[in-house]
Amino acid sequence: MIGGMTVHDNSPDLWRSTFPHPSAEGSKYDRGHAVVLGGPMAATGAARLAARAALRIGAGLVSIACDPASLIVYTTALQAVMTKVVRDEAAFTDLIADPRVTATLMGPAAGVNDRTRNLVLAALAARKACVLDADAITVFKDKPDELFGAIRSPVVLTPHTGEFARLFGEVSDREASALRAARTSGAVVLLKGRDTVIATPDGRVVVNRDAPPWLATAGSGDVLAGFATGLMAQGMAVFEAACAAAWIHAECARAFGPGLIAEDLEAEVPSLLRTLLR
Ligand SMILES: NC(=O)C1=CN([C@@H]2O[C@H](COP(=O)(O)OP(=O)(O)OC[C@H]3O[C@@H](n4cnc5c(N)ncnc54)[C@H](OP(=O)(O)O)[C@@H]3O)[C@@H](O)[C@H]2O)[C@@H](O)CC1
Ligand SMILES: Nc1ncnc2c1ncn2[C@@H]1O[C@H](COP(=O)(O)OP(=O)(O)O)[C@@H](O)[C@H]1O
Repeated sequence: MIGGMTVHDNSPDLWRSTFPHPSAEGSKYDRGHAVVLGGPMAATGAARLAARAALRIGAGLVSIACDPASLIVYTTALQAVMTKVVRDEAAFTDLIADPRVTATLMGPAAGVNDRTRNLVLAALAARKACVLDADAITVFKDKPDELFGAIRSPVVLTPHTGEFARLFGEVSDREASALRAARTSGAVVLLKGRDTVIATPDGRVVVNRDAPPWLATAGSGDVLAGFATGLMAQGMAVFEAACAAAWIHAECARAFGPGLIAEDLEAEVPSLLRTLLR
C-alpha cells in the first residue's frame, strides 16, 4: 500500500490466465486484426516497428493505414503487414468499421496536426480497443478535455514523462500521477520509464520495475505500443494487455542485452511466448 493505493509489482501471475492462446481450430481471423495509423513519407519507421510488434505478439492480421504518398514506402518495407490507403477521415472510419478490425493504434510518428487529431477522434468514435501513443497524445496538449470526452471505450494511453505532462501536468509521485491521469481521462494510463506504471480509472496500479537501461532507445516505445495493440486485437482486456506488453517489452530487452536497438526487441518474443503459452 502506497499513499492509500494498493500497488502490485507486474508479473505474469497477474495476467497469464487471460493471455491469448491460438486455438487449434482457429484461423487468422480468430486472432484479431489490428490497424496502425502510419506516419507520412518522411516518418514511417515508428508505425512499421509498432505494426510488426503487433503481428509478432500474435495478432492474426495487421494493417497500416497510410496516405497515398507514403504507400510505396510501407509496401516495399513490409511483407506480412498489410497496407491500406486512407485519404481522409471517412475512409479511415470505413476501414476500422469492418467487424474484423478489433484494435487500433494511433500516434507513433503520426505528426502533430489536424489530420492526426481527427483520425484519433474517428478511432475513438469506433469504440474499439485503442492505444494512443506519442503524437496522438501530444496533439491534444491544448485541449485535453476534448480527448477525455471522446474516450468511451477501452483505451490505453502510453505517454513518456514529457507526453504525460502535456495532458496531465508534471509527474510528481509516479504511481499517484498515473492513477490521477487514469481517473481524469477514463483510460488505462501506462506511464513509461525505467519503472513503468500502469493504472486504471477504477484504481488498479501495477508497476513494471527495473527495465534495463538499454531499453531507452529510439523506437522502443513504438514497439511497446505495438505489443499492447496486438494483445488487445486478440481480445485481451486492455489493462491486462498493457501489463503483459510492459512485462514482455522489458524481458525482451533483458534477453537481448546491451547494444539493443528497437528492431531487436521483436526477435526475442518467440522464446518468451514459448514460456508463456506452455
Ligand atoms: N523511428 C522513428 O520513426 C521514431 C519516431 N519517433 C517519433 O518522433 C516523434 C517525437 O517523439 P519524441 O518522444 O522523440 O519527442 P517529443 O514528443 O517531442 O517529446 C520529447 C521531449 O519531451 C520531453 N521529455 C520528458 N520526459 C521524456 C522522456 N521520458 N522521454 C522522452 N522525452 C521526454 C523532453 O523535453 P526536455 O525535458 O528535454 O525539455 C523531450 O525533448 C513522435 O512522433 C514519435 O512517435 C520516436 O518514436 C522515435 C523513433
Ligand atoms: N531509464 C530507463 N531505463 C529503462 N527503460 C527506460 C528508461 N527510460 C525509458 N525507458 C523505456 O524506453 C521506452 C522509451 O519509449 P519512448 O519514450 O516512447 O521512446 P520512442 O518514442 O523513441 O519509442 C519506454 O518503454 C520506457 O519505459
